[in-house]
Amino acid sequence: MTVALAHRIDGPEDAGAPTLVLIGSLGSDLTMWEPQYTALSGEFRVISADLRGHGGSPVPAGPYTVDALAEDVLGLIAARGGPVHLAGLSLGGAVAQRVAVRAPTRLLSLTLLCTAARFGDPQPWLDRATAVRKDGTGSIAASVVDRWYTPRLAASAPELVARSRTMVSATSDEGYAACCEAISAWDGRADLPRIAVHTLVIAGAQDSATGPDALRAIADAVPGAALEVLDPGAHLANVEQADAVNALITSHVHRSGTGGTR
Ligand SMILES: O=C(O)CC1=CCC(=O)O1
Repeated sequence: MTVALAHRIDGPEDAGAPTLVLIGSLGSDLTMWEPQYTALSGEFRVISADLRGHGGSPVPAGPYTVDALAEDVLGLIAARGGPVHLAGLSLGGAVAQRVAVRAPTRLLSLTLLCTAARFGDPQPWLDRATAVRKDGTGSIAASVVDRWYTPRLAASAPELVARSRTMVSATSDEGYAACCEAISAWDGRADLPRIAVHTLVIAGAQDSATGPDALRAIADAVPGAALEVLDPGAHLANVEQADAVNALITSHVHRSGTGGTR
């Protein structure tokens, strides 16, 4: 069953402003997009959303599927009326791929950040789901956040690291575990050539979770997609490389204009 996603809306209310929807990573809440909704809301109507099981969104019992998460996002988009520009990072990027395959006419452009068409072998994700149901998200927060920023940024920004660990720890145990199960079963590789939306793919050069090779594989398979590799950049490249990501999304939205499907 579709759930109504918690979200915040920033930026101009006039109908002429492009709408940009942002969906994020496993263990995050919508504040991971603060560098984007702060800077981009001058020009765009920015809608940042919590995936189900995350932040302020409902937490139905798991397991979830990427398809179900995509249904939730389609519900959010439908409530907005017209088609939107969609950007997703990591698990959010998998959900965004699924939205693009299922409902291309709902999108004007697609930006995929630090994500994958398949997140490796299923078993480690099932093991993580078991661990989180047993010991809670707090037990894995430090190791998860170790992948979010390069060591150099983490060393220079201890308050960012602390805030990020709190974000992961605050994520519902069931929501997190059920999303791990969605990731374990996710394989969007065969669908990539069917994505008919203008697509930009962004990788972090030092991302140990979804490295440049995973993003290159997406860019190679999606017709006409462009790839940008940001250095330095780990898993949350939208934070570490906020200015570059904002500039890339802005020009991608401008280039995609109002006719995103081919
Ligand atoms: O938590 C991780 O290991 C990295 C990650 C993979 C999918 C996601 O959303 O985060």
